[in-house]
Amino acid sequence: AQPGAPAPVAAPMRELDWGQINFLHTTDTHGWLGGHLQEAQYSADWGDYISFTEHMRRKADEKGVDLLVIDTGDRVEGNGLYDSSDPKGKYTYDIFREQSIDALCTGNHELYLADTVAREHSITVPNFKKNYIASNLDYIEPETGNQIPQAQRYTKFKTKNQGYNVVALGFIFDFDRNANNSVVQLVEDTLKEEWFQKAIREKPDLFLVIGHVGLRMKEFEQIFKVIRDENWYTPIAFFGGHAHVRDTRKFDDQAFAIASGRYFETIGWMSIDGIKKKNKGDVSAEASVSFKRRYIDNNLLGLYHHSGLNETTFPTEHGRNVTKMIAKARNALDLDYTYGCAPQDLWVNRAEYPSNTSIFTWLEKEVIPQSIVREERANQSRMAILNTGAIRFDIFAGAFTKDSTFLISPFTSKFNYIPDVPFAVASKVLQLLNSGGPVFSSSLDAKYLTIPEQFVPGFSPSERSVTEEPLVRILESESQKPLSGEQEPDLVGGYTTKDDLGEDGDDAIHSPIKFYQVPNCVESRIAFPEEGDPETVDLIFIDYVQPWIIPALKFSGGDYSNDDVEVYVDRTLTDVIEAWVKENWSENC
Ligand SMILES: Nc1ccn([C@@H]2O[C@H](COP(=O)(O)O)[C@@H](O)[C@H]2O)c(=O)n1
Repeated sequence: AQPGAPAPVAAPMRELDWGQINFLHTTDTHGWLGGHLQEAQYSADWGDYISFTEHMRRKADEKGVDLLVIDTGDRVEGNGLYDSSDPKGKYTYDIFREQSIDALCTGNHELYLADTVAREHSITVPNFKKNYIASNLDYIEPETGNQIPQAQRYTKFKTKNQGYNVVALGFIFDFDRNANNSVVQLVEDTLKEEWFQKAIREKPDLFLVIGHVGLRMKEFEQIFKVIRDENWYTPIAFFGGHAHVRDTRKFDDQAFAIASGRYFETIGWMSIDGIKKKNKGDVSAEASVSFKRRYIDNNLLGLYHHSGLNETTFPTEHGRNVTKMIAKARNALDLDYTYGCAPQDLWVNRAEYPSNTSIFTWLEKEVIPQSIVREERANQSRMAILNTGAIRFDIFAGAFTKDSTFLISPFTSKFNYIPDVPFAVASKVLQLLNSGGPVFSSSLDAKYLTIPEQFVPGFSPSERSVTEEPLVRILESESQKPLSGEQEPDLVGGYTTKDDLGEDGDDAIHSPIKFYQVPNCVESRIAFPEEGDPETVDLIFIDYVQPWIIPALKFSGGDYSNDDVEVYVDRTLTDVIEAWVKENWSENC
Protein backbone atom coordinates (compact mmCIF):
# COMPACT_ATOMS: atom_id res chain seq x y z
CA ALA A 1 0.00 0.00 0.00
CA GLN A 2 1.07 3.62 -0.49
CA PRO A 3 2.55 5.66 2.37
CA GLY A 4 -0.30 7.26 4.31
CA ALA A 5 -2.94 4.75 3.15
CA PRO A 6 -5.20 3.72 6.02
CA ALA A 7 -4.70 0.23 7.47
CA PRO A 8 -7.59 -2.20 6.94
CA VAL A 9 -9.22 -4.12 9.80
CA ALA A 10 -9.96 -7.83 9.44
CA ALA A 11 -13.44 -8.90 8.36
CA PRO A 12 -14.91 -12.42 8.39
CA MET A 13 -13.75 -14.01 5.15
CA ARG A 14 -14.96 -16.48 2.55
CA GLU A 15 -12.23 -18.61 1.01
CA LEU A 16 -11.18 -18.88 -2.64
CA ASP A 17 -12.19 -22.17 -4.30
CA TRP A 18 -9.45 -23.46 -6.56
CA GLY A 19 -10.21 -25.37 -9.76
CA GLN A 20 -8.20 -26.78 -12.65
CA ILE A 21 -8.07 -23.31 -14.22
CA ASN A 22 -8.16 -20.22 -12.04
CA PHE A 23 -8.29 -16.56 -12.99
CA LEU A 24 -7.49 -13.22 -11.38
CA HIS A 25 -9.34 -10.35 -13.05
CA THR A 26 -9.17 -6.57 -12.98
CA THR A 27 -11.31 -4.17 -14.97
CA ASP A 28 -12.10 -0.45 -15.11
CA THR A 29 -9.08 0.40 -12.94
CA HIS A 30 -9.12 3.95 -14.39
CA GLY A 31 -5.60 4.72 -13.19
CA TRP A 32 -6.18 3.77 -9.53
CA LEU A 33 -2.89 1.83 -9.44
CA GLY A 34 -1.99 3.49 -6.13
CA GLY A 35 -5.10 2.01 -4.49
CA HIS A 36 -7.57 4.04 -2.42
CA LEU A 37 -5.82 6.41 -0.04
CA GLN A 38 -9.06 7.35 1.75
CA GLU A 39 -10.69 3.92 1.97
CA ALA A 40 -8.90 1.21 3.94
CA GLN A 41 -10.99 -1.56 2.37
CA TYR A 42 -9.43 -0.89 -1.06
CA SER A 43 -6.01 0.43 -0.10
CA ALA A 44 -3.69 -2.17 -1.67
CA ASP A 45 -1.74 -0.92 -4.69
CA TRP A 46 -0.56 -2.41 -7.99
CA GLY A 47 2.71 -3.51 -6.33
CA ASP A 48 0.71 -5.50 -3.76
CA TYR A 49 -1.30 -7.07 -6.58
CA ILE A 50 1.96 -8.11 -8.24
CA SER A 51 3.16 -9.74 -4.98
CA PHE A 52 -0.23 -11.46 -4.64
CA THR A 53 -0.14 -12.77 -8.19
CA GLU A 54 3.36 -14.15 -7.73
CA HIS A 55 2.23 -16.08 -4.63
CA MET A 56 -0.93 -17.34 -6.30
CA ARG A 57 1.04 -18.51 -9.36
CA ARG A 58 3.39 -20.43 -7.04
CA LYS A 59 0.40 -21.98 -5.26
CA ALA A 60 -1.09 -22.97 -8.61
CA ASP A 61 2.19 -24.66 -9.57
CA GLU A 62 2.24 -26.53 -6.24
CA LYS A 63 -1.32 -27.73 -6.84
CA GLY A 64 -0.57 -28.59 -10.47
CA VAL A 65 -3.32 -26.28 -11.71
CA ASP A 66 -3.29 -23.13 -13.84
CA LEU A 67 -3.66 -19.46 -13.02
CA LEU A 68 -4.34 -16.83 -15.68
CA VAL A 69 -4.38 -13.06 -15.12
CA ILE A 70 -6.86 -10.94 -17.10
CA ASP A 71 -7.54 -7.21 -17.55
CA THR A 72 -10.55 -5.97 -19.50
CA GLY A 73 -9.75 -2.32 -20.16
CA ASP A 74 -10.60 1.22 -19.05
CA ARG A 75 -7.17 1.48 -17.48
CA VAL A 76 -7.07 5.23 -18.12
CA GLU A 77 -9.00 8.37 -16.99
CA GLY A 78 -10.13 8.72 -13.41
CA ASN A 79 -7.10 9.22 -11.20
CA GLY A 80 -4.42 11.89 -10.86
CA LEU A 81 -1.75 9.24 -11.38
CA TYR A 82 -2.88 8.98 -15.03
CA ASP A 83 -4.66 12.26 -15.74
CA SER A 84 -2.43 14.87 -14.13
CA SER A 85 0.76 14.12 -16.05
CA ASP A 86 1.78 15.61 -19.38
CA PRO A 87 1.47 13.56 -21.48
CA LYS A 88 -1.27 11.69 -19.65
CA GLY A 89 -0.12 8.29 -18.44
CA LYS A 90 3.55 9.34 -18.28
CA TYR A 91 3.95 7.01 -15.26
CA THR A 92 0.95 4.66 -15.36
CA TYR A 93 1.82 2.76 -18.55
CA ASP A 94 5.18 1.76 -17.04
CA ILE A 95 3.62 0.81 -13.70
CA PHE A 96 0.84 -1.22 -15.31
CA ARG A 97 3.23 -3.20 -17.53
CA GLU A 98 5.01 -4.59 -14.43
CA GLN A 99 2.14 -7.05 -13.94
CA SER A 100 2.34 -10.19 -15.98
CA ILE A 101 -1.04 -10.40 -17.76
CA ASP A 102 -2.17 -13.35 -19.87
CA ALA A 103 -5.02 -11.67 -21.76
CA LEU A 104 -6.05 -8.03 -22.01
CA CYS A 105 -8.21 -5.84 -24.22
CA THR A 106 -9.28 -2.23 -24.79
CA GLY A 107 -12.02 -0.26 -23.02
CA ASN A 108 -13.98 2.73 -24.29
CA HIS A 109 -11.83 5.13 -22.25
CA GLU A 110 -8.79 4.06 -24.25
CA LEU A 111 -10.75 5.26 -27.33
CA TYR A 112 -12.42 8.63 -26.53
CA LEU A 113 -9.37 10.73 -27.51
CA ALA A 114 -7.01 10.27 -30.47
CA ASP A 115 -3.94 10.72 -28.24
CA THR A 116 -5.09 7.95 -25.92
CA VAL A 117 -5.75 5.60 -28.84
CA ALA A 118 -2.29 6.29 -30.24
CA ARG A 119 -0.60 5.72 -26.86
CA GLU A 120 -2.47 2.44 -26.42
CA HIS A 121 -1.22 1.36 -29.84
CA SER A 122 2.38 2.46 -29.34
CA ILE A 123 2.82 1.57 -25.65
CA THR A 124 0.41 -0.97 -24.16
CA VAL A 125 -0.04 -3.16 -27.23
CA PRO A 126 3.74 -3.73 -27.64
CA ASN A 127 4.17 -4.07 -23.85
CA PHE A 128 1.81 -7.07 -23.95
CA LYS A 129 2.47 -8.11 -27.53
CA LYS A 130 1.57 -11.78 -27.26
CA ASN A 131 -1.42 -11.31 -25.00
CA TYR A 132 -3.23 -8.16 -26.16
CA ILE A 133 -6.36 -9.11 -28.10
CA ALA A 134 -8.47 -6.84 -30.34
CA SER A 135 -11.19 -8.93 -31.97
CA ASN A 136 -13.27 -5.95 -33.14
CA LEU A 137 -10.96 -2.97 -32.97
CA ASP A 138 -8.74 -1.39 -35.63
CA TYR A 139 -6.22 1.43 -35.55
CA ILE A 140 -5.65 3.99 -38.30
CA GLU A 141 -1.91 4.45 -38.76
CA PRO A 142 -1.16 8.21 -38.88
CA GLU A 143 1.73 7.82 -41.31
CA THR A 144 -0.11 5.81 -43.96
CA GLY A 145 -3.80 6.16 -43.15
CA ASN A 146 -3.96 2.36 -43.25
CA GLN A 147 -6.57 0.62 -41.10
CA ILE A 148 -4.87 -2.22 -39.23
CA PRO A 149 -5.98 -4.47 -36.35
CA GLN A 150 -5.17 -2.75 -33.02
CA ALA A 151 -3.71 -6.12 -31.95
CA GLN A 152 -4.11 -9.78 -32.88
CA ARG A 153 -7.75 -10.89 -33.36
CA TYR A 154 -7.45 -13.95 -31.11
CA THR A 155 -4.85 -16.06 -29.38
CA LYS A 156 -4.37 -19.81 -28.93
CA PHE A 157 -2.29 -21.22 -26.13
CA LYS A 158 -1.75 -24.30 -23.97
CA THR A 159 -1.94 -23.83 -20.20
CA LYS A 160 1.25 -24.41 -18.25
CA ASN A 161 0.26 -27.15 -15.79
CA GLN A 162 -2.91 -28.84 -17.01
CA GLY A 163 -2.03 -28.49 -20.69
CA TYR A 164 -5.48 -27.27 -21.71
CA ASN A 165 -5.85 -25.77 -25.18
CA VAL A 166 -7.44 -22.35 -24.93
CA VAL A 167 -8.79 -20.04 -27.65
CA ALA A 168 -8.99 -16.46 -26.36
CA LEU A 169 -10.99 -13.57 -27.89
CA GLY A 170 -11.02 -9.90 -26.83
CA PHE A 171 -13.90 -7.50 -27.55
CA ILE A 172 -15.09 -3.97 -26.93
CA PHE A 173 -18.84 -3.36 -26.82
CA ASP A 174 -20.50 -1.58 -29.79
CA PHE A 175 -18.97 1.77 -28.84
CA ASP A 176 -19.47 4.68 -31.26
CA ARG A 177 -17.89 7.70 -29.57
CA ASN A 178 -14.36 6.59 -30.40
CA ALA A 179 -11.77 8.96 -31.84
CA ASN A 180 -11.35 8.81 -35.61
CA ASN A 181 -7.97 7.06 -35.49
CA SER A 182 -9.82 3.94 -34.30
CA VAL A 183 -12.56 1.77 -35.79
CA VAL A 184 -14.87 -0.36 -33.66
CA GLN A 185 -16.57 -3.10 -35.65
CA LEU A 186 -20.03 -4.09 -34.40
CA VAL A 187 -19.78 -7.36 -32.47
CA GLU A 188 -22.59 -8.82 -34.56
CA ASP A 189 -20.57 -8.20 -37.77
CA THR A 190 -17.32 -9.46 -36.26
CA LEU A 191 -18.95 -12.82 -35.57
CA LYS A 192 -19.41 -13.30 -39.33
CA GLU A 193 -15.73 -12.69 -40.15
CA GLU A 194 -13.78 -15.58 -41.63
CA TRP A 195 -11.11 -15.48 -38.91
CA PHE A 196 -13.79 -15.68 -36.20
CA GLN A 197 -15.53 -18.60 -37.87
CA LYS A 198 -12.14 -20.34 -38.02
CA ALA A 199 -11.40 -19.53 -34.35
CA ILE A 200 -14.61 -21.11 -33.11
CA ARG A 201 -13.81 -24.29 -35.04
CA GLU A 202 -10.40 -24.74 -33.37
CA LYS A 203 -11.99 -27.24 -30.91
CA PRO A 204 -10.14 -26.00 -27.81
CA ASP A 205 -10.77 -27.35 -24.30
CA LEU A 206 -11.91 -23.89 -23.19
CA PHE A 207 -13.00 -20.65 -24.86
CA LEU A 208 -11.82 -17.56 -23.01
CA VAL A 209 -13.80 -14.46 -24.03
CA ILE A 210 -12.58 -11.24 -22.49
CA GLY A 211 -14.28 -7.97 -23.27
CA HIS A 212 -14.93 -4.45 -22.18
CA VAL A 213 -18.60 -5.35 -22.15
CA GLY A 214 -21.25 -5.18 -19.40
CA LEU A 215 -22.43 -8.70 -18.60
CA ARG A 216 -26.09 -7.77 -19.10
CA MET A 217 -25.45 -6.02 -22.44
CA LYS A 218 -26.34 -7.75 -25.68
CA GLU A 219 -22.78 -8.30 -26.96
CA PHE A 220 -21.69 -11.23 -24.73
CA GLU A 221 -25.02 -12.90 -25.41
CA GLN A 222 -24.42 -12.63 -29.17
CA ILE A 223 -20.91 -14.09 -28.81
CA PHE A 224 -22.15 -16.88 -26.54
CA LYS A 225 -24.84 -17.97 -29.01
CA VAL A 226 -22.48 -18.18 -31.96
CA ILE A 227 -19.77 -20.08 -30.06
CA ARG A 228 -22.29 -22.41 -28.44
CA ASP A 229 -24.02 -23.27 -31.75
CA GLU A 230 -20.70 -24.60 -33.00
CA ASN A 231 -19.43 -26.10 -29.71
CA TRP A 232 -22.25 -27.71 -27.76
CA TYR A 233 -20.33 -28.67 -24.65
CA THR A 234 -17.10 -26.66 -24.57
CA PRO A 235 -16.81 -24.48 -21.44
CA ILE A 236 -16.77 -20.74 -22.10
CA ALA A 237 -15.37 -18.29 -19.54
CA PHE A 238 -16.31 -14.63 -20.07
CA PHE A 239 -14.57 -11.71 -18.35
CA GLY A 240 -16.33 -8.36 -18.69
CA GLY A 241 -16.55 -4.87 -17.22
CA HIS A 242 -17.70 -1.37 -18.18
CA ALA A 243 -20.69 -1.21 -15.79
CA HIS A 244 -18.48 -0.77 -12.71
CA VAL A 245 -20.28 -3.50 -10.75
CA ARG A 246 -19.42 -6.88 -9.31
CA ASP A 247 -21.51 -9.43 -11.16
CA THR A 248 -21.63 -13.00 -12.43
CA ARG A 249 -23.94 -14.12 -15.22
CA LYS A 250 -24.81 -17.68 -16.14
CA PHE A 251 -25.34 -18.30 -19.87
CA ASP A 252 -25.70 -22.08 -19.49
CA ASP A 253 -24.22 -24.81 -17.27
CA GLN A 254 -20.88 -24.55 -19.09
CA ALA A 255 -20.67 -20.81 -19.71
CA PHE A 256 -20.31 -18.09 -17.08
CA ALA A 257 -19.23 -14.47 -17.06
CA ILE A 258 -17.70 -12.38 -14.29
CA ALA A 259 -17.34 -8.60 -13.91
CA SER A 260 -14.96 -7.31 -11.25
CA GLY A 261 -16.15 -3.86 -10.23
CA ARG A 262 -14.25 -0.63 -10.71
CA TYR A 263 -11.33 1.59 -9.62
CA PHE A 264 -9.14 -1.31 -8.43
CA GLU A 265 -11.48 -1.92 -5.50
CA THR A 266 -11.98 -5.50 -6.59
CA ILE A 267 -9.82 -8.36 -7.80
CA GLY A 268 -12.12 -10.93 -9.39
CA TRP A 269 -11.48 -14.65 -8.92
CA MET A 270 -12.98 -17.32 -11.15
CA SER A 271 -12.17 -21.03 -11.04
CA ILE A 272 -13.33 -23.81 -13.33
CA ASP A 273 -13.29 -27.53 -12.59
CA GLY A 274 -14.28 -30.56 -14.61
CA ILE A 275 -12.89 -29.43 -17.98
CA LYS A 276 -12.40 -32.42 -20.29
CA LYS A 277 -9.23 -32.39 -22.34
CA LYS A 278 -9.98 -33.19 -25.97
CA ASN A 279 -7.80 -35.66 -27.78
CA LYS A 280 -6.95 -34.98 -31.41
CA GLY A 281 -9.99 -35.58 -33.57
CA ASP A 282 -12.40 -35.65 -30.59
CA VAL A 283 -15.69 -33.95 -31.03
CA SER A 284 -17.00 -31.96 -28.12
CA ALA A 285 -18.27 -34.28 -25.37
CA GLU A 286 -20.70 -33.47 -22.58
CA ALA A 287 -18.88 -32.71 -19.34
CA SER A 288 -19.85 -31.61 -15.89
CA VAL A 289 -18.09 -28.33 -15.41
CA SER A 290 -18.33 -26.18 -12.31
CA PHE A 291 -17.65 -22.46 -12.12
CA LYS A 292 -16.89 -20.64 -8.84
CA ARG A 293 -16.34 -16.94 -8.29
CA ARG A 294 -15.15 -14.59 -5.58
CA TYR A 295 -14.88 -10.79 -5.46
CA ILE A 296 -11.74 -9.97 -3.48
CA ASP A 297 -11.70 -6.62 -1.66
CA ASN A 298 -8.37 -5.12 -2.65
CA ASN A 299 -6.67 -4.65 0.73
CA LEU A 300 -3.57 -6.14 2.28
CA LEU A 301 -5.31 -8.15 5.02
CA GLY A 302 -7.41 -9.93 2.41
CA LEU A 303 -4.41 -10.55 0.16
CA TYR A 304 -2.43 -11.94 3.13
CA HIS A 305 -5.41 -14.15 3.98
CA HIS A 306 -5.81 -15.65 0.51
CA SER A 307 -2.09 -16.19 0.01
CA GLY A 308 -1.61 -17.61 3.54
CA LEU A 309 1.12 -15.06 4.28
CA ASN A 310 1.65 -12.06 6.53
CA GLU A 311 3.10 -8.57 6.57
CA THR A 312 6.64 -9.93 6.58
CA THR A 313 6.34 -12.78 4.12
CA PHE A 314 3.87 -11.23 1.64
CA PRO A 315 5.71 -8.45 -0.24
CA THR A 316 7.93 -9.78 -3.03
CA GLU A 317 10.90 -7.76 -4.22
CA HIS A 318 9.14 -7.02 -7.49
CA GLY A 319 5.94 -5.96 -5.73
CA ARG A 320 7.83 -3.73 -3.29
CA ASN A 321 9.65 -2.02 -6.18
CA VAL A 322 6.39 -1.31 -7.99
CA THR A 323 4.91 0.16 -4.79
CA LYS A 324 7.97 2.45 -4.68
CA MET A 325 7.55 3.35 -8.36
CA ILE A 326 3.98 4.47 -7.65
CA ALA A 327 5.01 6.52 -4.59
CA LYS A 328 7.71 8.22 -6.66
CA ALA A 329 5.25 9.05 -9.43
CA ARG A 330 2.68 10.39 -6.95
CA ASN A 331 5.40 12.61 -5.47
CA ALA A 332 6.58 13.83 -8.86
CA LEU A 333 2.99 14.76 -9.71
CA ASP A 334 2.46 16.32 -6.26
CA LEU A 335 -0.86 14.48 -5.95
CA ASP A 336 -1.12 15.07 -2.19
CA TYR A 337 -0.96 18.84 -2.66
CA THR A 338 -3.95 20.15 -0.72
CA TYR A 339 -6.23 22.72 -2.34
CA GLY A 340 -8.59 22.92 0.63
CA CYS A 341 -10.56 21.07 3.25
CA ALA A 342 -13.91 19.49 2.38
CA PRO A 343 -16.22 20.26 5.32
CA GLN A 344 -18.37 17.14 4.80
CA ASP A 345 -18.79 14.00 2.68
CA LEU A 346 -20.52 14.50 -0.67
CA TRP A 347 -21.82 11.36 -2.34
CA VAL A 348 -22.43 10.38 -5.95
CA ASN A 349 -25.17 7.83 -5.18
CA ARG A 350 -24.86 7.00 -1.52
CA ALA A 351 -27.09 10.00 -0.78
CA GLU A 352 -30.44 10.97 -2.21
CA TYR A 353 -30.51 13.64 -4.92
CA PRO A 354 -31.37 16.40 -4.16
CA SER A 355 -29.99 16.57 -0.63
CA ASN A 356 -27.36 18.32 1.44
CA THR A 357 -25.01 15.38 1.08
CA SER A 358 -25.44 14.86 -2.69
CA ILE A 359 -22.45 15.89 -4.78
CA PHE A 360 -24.89 16.89 -7.55
CA THR A 361 -26.80 19.27 -5.29
CA TRP A 362 -23.47 20.86 -4.31
CA LEU A 363 -22.49 21.28 -7.98
CA GLU A 364 -25.94 22.53 -9.01
CA LYS A 365 -26.44 25.01 -6.17
CA GLU A 366 -22.90 26.18 -5.46
CA VAL A 367 -20.09 25.30 -7.86
CA ILE A 368 -21.80 25.79 -11.25
CA PRO A 369 -23.71 29.04 -10.45
CA GLN A 370 -20.58 30.58 -8.91
CA SER A 371 -18.16 29.41 -11.59
CA ILE A 372 -19.83 29.12 -15.00
CA VAL A 373 -20.02 32.67 -16.23
CA ARG A 374 -18.92 34.50 -19.36
CA GLU A 375 -18.16 38.06 -18.50
CA GLU A 376 -19.90 39.75 -21.43
CA ARG A 377 -23.06 37.66 -20.88
CA ALA A 378 -23.02 37.65 -17.09
CA ASN A 379 -26.39 39.41 -16.87
CA GLN A 380 -28.12 37.07 -19.29
CA SER A 381 -30.29 34.42 -17.60
CA ARG A 382 -28.75 31.02 -18.13
CA MET A 383 -29.36 27.34 -17.60
CA ALA A 384 -26.35 25.02 -17.25
CA ILE A 385 -26.74 21.26 -17.75
CA LEU A 386 -24.32 18.66 -16.43
CA ASN A 387 -24.60 14.92 -16.98
CA THR A 388 -24.25 12.92 -13.76
CA GLY A 389 -21.81 10.50 -15.47
CA ALA A 390 -19.34 13.39 -15.60
CA ILE A 391 -18.84 12.82 -11.87
CA ARG A 392 -16.93 9.65 -11.08
CA PHE A 393 -16.35 9.55 -7.34
CA ASP A 394 -17.35 10.83 -3.92
CA ILE A 395 -15.73 13.60 -1.87
CA PHE A 396 -14.73 12.63 1.66
CA ALA A 397 -14.63 15.20 4.45
CA GLY A 398 -11.04 16.34 4.97
CA ALA A 399 -8.12 17.20 2.74
CA PHE A 400 -9.14 17.91 -0.85
CA THR A 401 -6.04 17.31 -2.93
CA LYS A 402 -4.85 17.66 -6.50
CA ASP A 403 -5.64 13.93 -6.80
CA SER A 404 -9.24 14.50 -5.59
CA THR A 405 -10.03 16.75 -8.56
CA PHE A 406 -9.21 13.95 -11.02
CA LEU A 407 -10.99 11.27 -8.95
CA ILE A 408 -14.16 13.33 -9.12
CA SER A 409 -13.99 14.38 -12.75
CA PRO A 410 -11.11 13.41 -15.03
CA PHE A 411 -12.67 14.36 -18.35
CA THR A 412 -11.45 17.01 -20.76
CA SER A 413 -15.00 18.06 -21.71
CA LYS A 414 -15.58 21.82 -21.60
CA PHE A 415 -18.68 24.02 -21.46
CA ASN A 416 -20.53 24.98 -24.66
CA TYR A 417 -23.72 26.97 -25.15
CA ILE A 418 -26.44 28.13 -27.49
CA PRO A 419 -27.24 31.81 -26.93
CA ASP A 420 -30.71 33.25 -26.53
CA VAL A 421 -32.82 30.11 -26.60
CA PRO A 422 -36.52 30.81 -25.86
CA PHE A 423 -37.11 29.80 -22.24
CA ALA A 424 -40.23 27.87 -23.26
CA VAL A 425 -37.97 25.62 -25.38
CA ALA A 426 -34.91 25.39 -23.10
CA SER A 427 -36.98 24.58 -20.02
CA LYS A 428 -38.15 21.28 -21.57
CA VAL A 429 -34.65 19.93 -22.26
CA LEU A 430 -33.72 18.60 -18.79
CA GLN A 431 -36.86 16.52 -18.49
CA LEU A 432 -36.28 14.97 -21.91
CA LEU A 433 -32.68 14.10 -21.06
CA ASN A 434 -33.81 12.50 -17.82
CA SER A 435 -36.67 10.49 -19.26
CA GLY A 436 -34.83 9.39 -22.42
CA GLY A 437 -37.00 7.40 -24.81
CA PRO A 438 -37.78 7.72 -28.52
CA VAL A 439 -36.67 11.36 -28.81
CA PHE A 440 -33.15 9.96 -29.04
CA SER A 441 -31.93 7.45 -31.62
CA SER A 442 -30.92 4.01 -30.35
CA SER A 443 -27.21 4.84 -30.49
CA LEU A 444 -27.94 7.88 -28.32
CA ASP A 445 -29.40 6.02 -25.37
CA ALA A 446 -29.87 8.58 -22.59
CA LYS A 447 -28.60 6.09 -20.01
CA TYR A 448 -25.09 6.92 -21.29
CA LEU A 449 -25.47 10.30 -19.63
CA THR A 450 -25.45 8.85 -16.15
CA ILE A 451 -23.08 6.85 -13.97
CA PRO A 452 -22.08 3.39 -15.30
CA GLU A 453 -23.57 1.68 -12.22
CA GLN A 454 -27.02 2.60 -13.61
CA PHE A 455 -26.46 1.34 -17.17
CA VAL A 456 -28.52 -1.80 -16.64
CA PRO A 457 -32.22 -1.04 -16.17
CA GLY A 458 -33.74 -2.69 -13.13
CA PHE A 459 -30.30 -3.66 -11.87
CA SER A 460 -30.36 -1.46 -8.83
CA PRO A 461 -27.03 -0.45 -7.36
CA SER A 462 -28.73 -0.62 -3.95
CA GLU A 463 -28.20 -4.35 -4.26
CA ARG A 464 -24.54 -3.66 -4.69
CA SER A 465 -24.22 -1.65 -1.50
CA VAL A 466 -21.56 0.23 0.31
CA THR A 467 -21.27 1.84 3.72
CA GLU A 468 -23.19 4.91 4.77
CA GLU A 469 -20.05 6.10 6.50
CA PRO A 470 -16.67 6.37 4.81
CA LEU A 471 -14.96 3.06 5.36
CA VAL A 472 -11.90 4.62 6.93
CA ARG A 473 -13.92 6.09 9.72
CA ILE A 474 -15.80 2.88 10.41
CA LEU A 475 -12.56 0.98 10.56
CA GLU A 476 -11.08 3.46 12.98
CA SER A 477 -14.06 3.45 15.28
CA GLU A 478 -15.04 -0.19 15.44
CA SER A 479 -13.06 -3.30 16.20
CA GLN A 480 -14.01 -6.50 14.39
CA LYS A 481 -15.30 -9.50 16.27
CA PRO A 482 -14.82 -13.04 14.98
CA LEU A 483 -17.79 -14.85 13.41
CA SER A 484 -18.32 -17.34 16.23
CA GLY A 485 -20.67 -18.14 19.11
CA GLU A 486 -23.92 -16.31 19.57
CA GLN A 487 -22.49 -12.88 19.03
CA GLU A 488 -23.37 -10.98 15.86
CA PRO A 489 -20.17 -9.51 14.44
CA ASP A 490 -19.85 -5.76 13.84
CA LEU A 491 -19.42 -5.94 10.12
CA VAL A 492 -17.43 -3.46 8.12
CA GLY A 493 -19.59 -1.81 5.48
CA GLY A 494 -18.86 -2.82 1.90
CA TYR A 495 -20.10 -4.64 -1.16
CA THR A 496 -22.81 -7.28 -0.61
CA THR A 497 -23.22 -8.59 -4.13
CA LYS A 498 -26.16 -10.56 -5.53
CA ASP A 499 -25.46 -12.34 -8.79
CA ASP A 500 -26.58 -15.40 -10.78
CA LEU A 501 -24.67 -17.68 -8.37
CA GLY A 502 -26.25 -16.25 -5.22
CA GLU A 503 -25.27 -13.89 -2.45
CA ASP A 504 -21.98 -15.35 -1.30
CA GLY A 505 -19.59 -13.91 -3.87
CA ASP A 506 -17.76 -11.26 -1.84
CA ASP A 507 -14.70 -12.47 0.04
CA ALA A 508 -15.21 -10.16 3.02
CA ILE A 509 -18.59 -10.37 4.73
CA HIS A 510 -19.91 -6.84 4.92
CA SER A 511 -22.92 -4.98 6.19
CA PRO A 512 -24.88 -3.53 3.27
CA ILE A 513 -26.28 -0.08 2.81
CA LYS A 514 -28.48 1.79 0.44
CA PHE A 515 -27.65 3.29 -2.94
CA TYR A 516 -29.91 5.84 -4.59
CA GLN A 517 -30.85 6.40 -8.23
CA VAL A 518 -29.50 9.63 -9.67
CA PRO A 519 -30.97 11.43 -12.70
CA ASN A 520 -29.16 11.44 -16.05
CA CYS A 521 -28.55 15.17 -15.82
CA VAL A 522 -28.87 18.05 -13.39
CA GLU A 523 -29.45 21.73 -14.18
CA SER A 524 -28.58 25.07 -12.56
CA ARG A 525 -30.70 28.13 -13.27
CA ILE A 526 -28.57 31.25 -12.93
CA ALA A 527 -29.29 35.00 -13.06
CA PHE A 528 -33.03 34.40 -13.41
CA PRO A 529 -35.39 37.34 -12.78
CA GLU A 530 -36.67 37.54 -9.21
CA GLU A 531 -40.19 37.10 -10.49
CA GLY A 532 -41.46 35.29 -13.53
CA ASP A 533 -39.47 33.53 -16.23
CA PRO A 534 -36.95 35.07 -18.62
CA GLU A 535 -37.90 35.31 -22.27
CA THR A 536 -34.68 33.74 -23.46
CA VAL A 537 -31.76 31.99 -21.78
CA ASP A 538 -28.23 30.99 -22.66
CA LEU A 539 -28.40 27.19 -22.69
CA ILE A 540 -25.05 25.94 -21.39
CA PHE A 541 -24.03 22.29 -21.28
CA ILE A 542 -20.92 20.23 -20.76
CA ASP A 543 -19.84 19.26 -24.29
CA TYR A 544 -20.26 15.48 -23.74
CA VAL A 545 -24.05 16.08 -23.64
CA GLN A 546 -24.22 17.97 -26.95
CA PRO A 547 -25.39 15.00 -29.10
CA TRP A 548 -28.46 14.69 -26.85
CA ILE A 549 -29.10 18.45 -26.50
CA ILE A 550 -29.72 19.05 -30.21
CA PRO A 551 -32.53 16.44 -30.63
CA ALA A 552 -34.00 17.43 -27.25
CA LEU A 553 -34.18 21.05 -28.42
CA LYS A 554 -35.73 19.99 -31.74
CA PHE A 555 -38.39 17.97 -29.93
CA SER A 556 -39.11 21.01 -27.74
CA GLY A 557 -39.67 23.24 -30.76
CA GLY A 558 -36.17 24.73 -31.18
CA ASP A 559 -34.58 24.11 -34.58
CA TYR A 560 -30.91 24.19 -33.62
CA SER A 561 -27.90 22.34 -34.98
CA ASN A 562 -24.23 21.93 -34.03
CA ASP A 563 -23.55 25.12 -36.02
CA ASP A 564 -25.42 27.13 -33.38
CA VAL A 565 -23.17 25.89 -30.59
CA GLU A 566 -20.34 28.10 -29.27
CA VAL A 567 -17.77 27.69 -26.52
CA TYR A 568 -19.07 29.22 -23.26
CA VAL A 569 -16.20 28.58 -20.86
CA ASP A 570 -12.98 27.09 -22.15
CA ARG A 571 -12.27 25.18 -18.93
CA THR A 572 -12.86 21.58 -17.93
CA LEU A 573 -15.09 20.62 -15.00
CA THR A 574 -11.88 19.50 -13.26
CA ASP A 575 -10.47 23.06 -13.59
CA VAL A 576 -13.75 24.55 -12.42
CA ILE A 577 -13.92 22.37 -9.30
CA GLU A 578 -10.26 23.01 -8.46
CA ALA A 579 -10.72 26.78 -8.62
CA TRP A 580 -13.94 26.65 -6.57
CA VAL A 581 -12.33 24.55 -3.83
CA LYS A 582 -9.31 26.88 -3.61
CA GLU A 583 -11.66 29.83 -3.23
CA ASN A 584 -14.25 28.33 -0.89
CA TRP A 585 -12.62 25.54 1.16
CA SER A 586 -9.29 27.18 1.69
CA GLU A 587 -8.85 26.48 5.42
CA ASN A 588 -6.44 23.80 6.52
CA CYS A 589 -7.86 20.54 7.85
N1 LIG B 1 -16.11 12.83 -21.64
C1 LIG B 1 -16.89 11.97 -20.97
C2 LIG B 1 -16.75 10.59 -21.09
C3 LIG B 1 -17.58 9.76 -20.35
N2 LIG B 1 -18.52 10.31 -19.54
C4 LIG B 1 -19.40 9.43 -18.71
O1 LIG B 1 -18.77 8.20 -18.42
C5 LIG B 1 -19.63 7.13 -18.85
C6 LIG B 1 -18.80 5.97 -19.29
O2 LIG B 1 -18.15 5.46 -18.19
P1 LIG B 1 -17.35 4.09 -18.24
O3 LIG B 1 -16.25 4.27 -17.26
O4 LIG B 1 -18.26 2.99 -17.89
O5 LIG B 1 -16.88 3.93 -19.63
C7 LIG B 1 -20.46 7.72 -19.95
O6 LIG B 1 -21.63 6.99 -20.14
C8 LIG B 1 -20.71 9.11 -19.39
O7 LIG B 1 -21.75 9.08 -18.47
C9 LIG B 1 -18.65 11.65 -19.44
O8 LIG B 1 -19.53 12.15 -18.69
N3 LIG B 1 -17.82 12.47 -20.16
